[in-house]
Amino acid sequence: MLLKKLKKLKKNDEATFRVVSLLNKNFPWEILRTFIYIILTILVTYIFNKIFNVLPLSIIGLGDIILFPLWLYTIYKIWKRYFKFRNKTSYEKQLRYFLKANNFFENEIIEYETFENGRIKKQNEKIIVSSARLGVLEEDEKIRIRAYKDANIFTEKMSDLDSGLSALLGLEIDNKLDTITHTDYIFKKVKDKRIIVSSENQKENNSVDLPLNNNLNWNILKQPHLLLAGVTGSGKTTFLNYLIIEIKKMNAELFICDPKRSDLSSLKHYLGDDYVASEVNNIAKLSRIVKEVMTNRFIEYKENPDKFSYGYSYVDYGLKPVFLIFDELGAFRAGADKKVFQETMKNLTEVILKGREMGVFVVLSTQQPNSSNIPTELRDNLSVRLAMGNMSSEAYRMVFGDSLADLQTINAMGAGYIFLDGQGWQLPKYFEAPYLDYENFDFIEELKKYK
Ligand SMILES: Nc1ncnc2c1ncn2[C@@H]1O[C@H](COP(=O)(O)OP(=O)(O)OP(=O)(O)O)[C@@H](O)[C@H]1O
Repeated sequence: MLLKKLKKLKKNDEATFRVVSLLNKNFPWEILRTFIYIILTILVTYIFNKIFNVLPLSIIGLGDIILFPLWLYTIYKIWKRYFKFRNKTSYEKQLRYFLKANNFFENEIIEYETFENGRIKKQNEKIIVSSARLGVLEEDEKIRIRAYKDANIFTEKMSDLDSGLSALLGLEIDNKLDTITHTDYIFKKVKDKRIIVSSENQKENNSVDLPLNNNLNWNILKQPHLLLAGVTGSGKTTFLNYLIIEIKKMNAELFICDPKRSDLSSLKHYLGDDYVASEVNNIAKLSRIVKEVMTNRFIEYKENPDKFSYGYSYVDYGLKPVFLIFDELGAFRAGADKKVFQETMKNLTEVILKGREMGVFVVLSTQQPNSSNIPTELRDNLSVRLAMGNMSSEAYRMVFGDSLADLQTINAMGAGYIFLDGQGWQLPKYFEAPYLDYENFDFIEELKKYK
């Protein structure tokens, strides 16, 4: 049974990936298909003309008029196929070149005899006896290159083709998935582009996706809660401003805690005192309110058999999302007495652990992501993690854990690294936050639209 399933899987894989090796030449199915298509069109034309008896074709008759769209369609199809074929063959050609250029094959010299001028002559010829295999799968937005681990001398190298394949395709690697049998290298056809935020008429967002760039969304249901770290001047506040507008577009209820009393605390003039807190006791109170919203939703929808539906989330119950932005836990810890701090942490932890299903989300921001400001068990439950600007390797480790490659110096304004859970990413990625052109974008005026 299992063997059958495995065989089917392998078959499917080989059907979707076009596999290239130096051992065999791939059969040009596309050419054959196009050829068959042309023959069929000619045949239909011939039969049609016979039926309508309007031969020869050059005389415009009823049959020709009816057949004209068919021929147009055929030309269009051939044209499309040609482009598809050109792309396909070019990827296959590139991979073949890659295998040759990197010596991913083994030669053997074979001896054979020929009969020339009445004499037997011994000849030598080099033939390829083994080759690594690479597969290519073109999707709408991505190109996936699969390097097969065939338990031969190339196996080890198949997990280490990142820079080689990037150079070959001229694309940056988006993701890499390593398994026992193969490594997938995923490239995006469209490069990441940062969002340029402009003042627009009020727009609603009824989805669970909050856009981060042209290729990336924060899916709050799949990746609840966000951690934002960055030293002063790295663009944290600007990113939070962007999030605030996007959260408002989702018609969400938004609570803000700003113990540093920075710009965010002044938002109470627009959002109201019930939603923005900067004083220690008020912050503790807001954290309690948010936790209670969550608890009440659980009581109303999960514990009530009349409303409970298995697997339902807040979206299915038609509930609004609720967000709590907490800017700088560290500053709160410094200002609050132990009891208040512990109670607030308890509330936050509960929301972070259980809030997703009932649509209650937390955004934690900090300048110093150390274990006292963001306990590790909390961090691991913040599914989106962002480190803006340049941070120490210790700080990066606190944000992303141990899965760190060489993180390059950040030069762009409002840029950093991001990691999203559940995307199959193994490493954080370079990220440019949405660009807010403050000269043309008035954050407060924009916010007022969403009261
Ligand atoms: N995404 C962005 N779009 C446009 N400008 C940005 C962006 N990020 C940062 N900047 C620029 O950098 C400056 C500092 O950014 P910001 O105030 O957001 O940093 P910060 O990390 O919040 O700093 P602080 O902690 O001191 O408030 C901004 O005034 C702005 O000019």
